Amino acid sequence: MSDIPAIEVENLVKIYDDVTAVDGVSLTIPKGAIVGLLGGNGAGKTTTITSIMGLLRPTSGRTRVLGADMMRERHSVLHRMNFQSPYVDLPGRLTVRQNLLTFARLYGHPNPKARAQQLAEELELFPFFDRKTGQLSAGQKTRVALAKALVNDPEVLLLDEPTASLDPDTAGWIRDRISDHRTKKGATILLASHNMREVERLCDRVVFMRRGKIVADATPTELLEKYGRETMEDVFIDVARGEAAMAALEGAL
Ligand SMILES: Nc1ncnc2c1ncn2[C@@H]1O[C@H](COP(=O)(O)OP(=O)(O)OP(=O)(O)O)[C@@H](O)[C@H]1O
Repeated sequence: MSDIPAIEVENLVKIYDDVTAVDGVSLTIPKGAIVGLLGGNGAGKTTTITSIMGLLRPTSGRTRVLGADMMRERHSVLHRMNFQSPYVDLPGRLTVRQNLLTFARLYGHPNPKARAQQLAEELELFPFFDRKTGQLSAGQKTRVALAKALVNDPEVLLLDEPTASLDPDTAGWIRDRISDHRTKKGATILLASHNMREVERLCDRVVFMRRGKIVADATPTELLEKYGRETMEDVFIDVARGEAAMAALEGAL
């Protein structure tokens, strides 16, 4: 059973009215990998991640997590996975403590109170533990969202821009927590990011999306070599320029 991939995406297509957000994406992520999903605005990253979570019905294709089809059998694996997304707010009227207790109970933790305390300690949430989550700053909310994502010690963790709105020091510290989670748990992590340093630092593999398709899938070192660049930031710009060139070409046809 151990050779079942953590995440499988098979020919995923998602069409919204006149927008093809994801256009035939296939991806296999083995257990224990940290993979970065990159791409410019509107490339299809969030749609891909939301489909992997089973929260969005694809137009065609399928997604599997730990072998379970996320449209038909997601309930069999939800307790083994978790996610964080800036698009999904935690209940704002609950305090941080109440939110973590609620999610620990929802995930069936044997001792929700102890788990909430432990997460507050690990993610340094005590300065705002008894404040209403809706009243926190964007950066504080991001930390709470990550704590919620770790509440069930997930084997598969999906992160959509995990360090958005964090100051550089806190962002670095959060990256260490993500990396620790992989080391301790052997967890598989897929993260969408615009932060190239984050990707270089954390990811074993980088998947670039452009206009709903995967245009590159390699290790950071391989990508730097392929594009003849010294930083992932430059590689990203090369890929983005490819998009601009393609749009110009289509406009001219
Ligand atoms: N609910 C929706 N209805 C209609 N179009 C949508 C919807 N959600 C996303 N789209 C469109 O699908 C495309 C892909 O969006 P998506 O959010 O997946 O991109 P992204 O790569 O995550 O972008 P960003 O980096 O800006 O967050 C975009 O053109 C977007 O406008």
